[in-house]
Amino acid sequence: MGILEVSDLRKQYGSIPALKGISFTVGVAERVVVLGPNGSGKTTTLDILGGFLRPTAGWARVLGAYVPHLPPGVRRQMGFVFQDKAGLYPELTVRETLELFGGYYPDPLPAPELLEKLGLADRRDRWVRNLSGGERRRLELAVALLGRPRLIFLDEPTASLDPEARLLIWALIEELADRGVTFVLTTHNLEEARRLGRRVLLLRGGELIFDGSPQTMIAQAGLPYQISFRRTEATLPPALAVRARVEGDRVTLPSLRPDEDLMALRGSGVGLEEVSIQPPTLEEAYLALLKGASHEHHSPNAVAPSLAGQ
Ligand SMILES: Nc1ncnc2c1ncn2[C@@H]1O[C@H](COP(=O)(O)OP(=O)(O)OP(=O)(O)O)[C@@H](O)[C@H]1O
Repeated sequence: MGILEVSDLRKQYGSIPALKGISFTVGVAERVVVLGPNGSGKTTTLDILGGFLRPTAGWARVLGAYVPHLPPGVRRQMGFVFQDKAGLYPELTVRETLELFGGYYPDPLPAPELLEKLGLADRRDRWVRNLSGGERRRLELAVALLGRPRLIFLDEPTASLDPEARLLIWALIEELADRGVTFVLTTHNLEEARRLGRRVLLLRGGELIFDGSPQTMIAQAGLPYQISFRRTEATLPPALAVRARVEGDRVTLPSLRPDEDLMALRGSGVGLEEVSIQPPTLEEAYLALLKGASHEHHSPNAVAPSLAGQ
């Protein structure tokens, strides 16, 4: 049984279909990143899974319980970092906030430890209303972690954070995941997705258009690698020259089969120096899949060759 089970989930806001029937299962300790453009249904999905929103059709189970009626025993095992839903009290201090929310759990994490980890130790006596946006976000994460959750939902947890705070949150999420905590995170930051995600759910217009690892997503987009090198002598074989971009002695060659193309180059007697092979990025794959530009006739192996020894 998955820690999360979602079957043909649909949500209609009046005439707007926000989710058009998505299905997936998440197992324990999975690291799931939900991607998709504005309005694709990410927050709606998380809101339903958190028990905050009733689906129009389909069903979802979280830790074995059907949404939206999650019993307190299940809720206590979940943590949330949701946009504008933290329910923080502006007139409490940071420390008082953790004491208040900590009281809901049988064995809350010690507040000083959490504050230290989130870089909020020197803000402990500050009122919530006087925190900066980024500090508030970190306090929301502290509250989400207080009850030692098994499952955490994070809706754009690092949006509006400065780079230092973002790195701190990434390290914290990785540490939690290493300890076996399952997370489902939405983001528009593809670097965040690549760093934290082992599985990507890609939504477009309320439909799940990709479910798999970031590597598979890159492979499925069917985008070329970029072979680049400095040419020292001889001309390129004509079959490759038509694809190549040449600037002086620097050559860039887009290639779906870099192993084969490199072999052809070496076999042709072209002098190659400073050879590098850049795979397509997750961001490029994301954009290509959203445009519907996937080349599904290429098997992933055809575009993800072993680059060992390059
Ligand atoms: N309460 C609501 N009433 C009506 N329409 C809504 C409501 N909430 C969301 N929608 C619509 O449902 C669709 C999905 O919205 P959702 O917030 O889930 O998208 P999202 O992928 O999280 O977007 P973003 O990246 O901008 O946060 C959008 O078209 C949005 O306008």
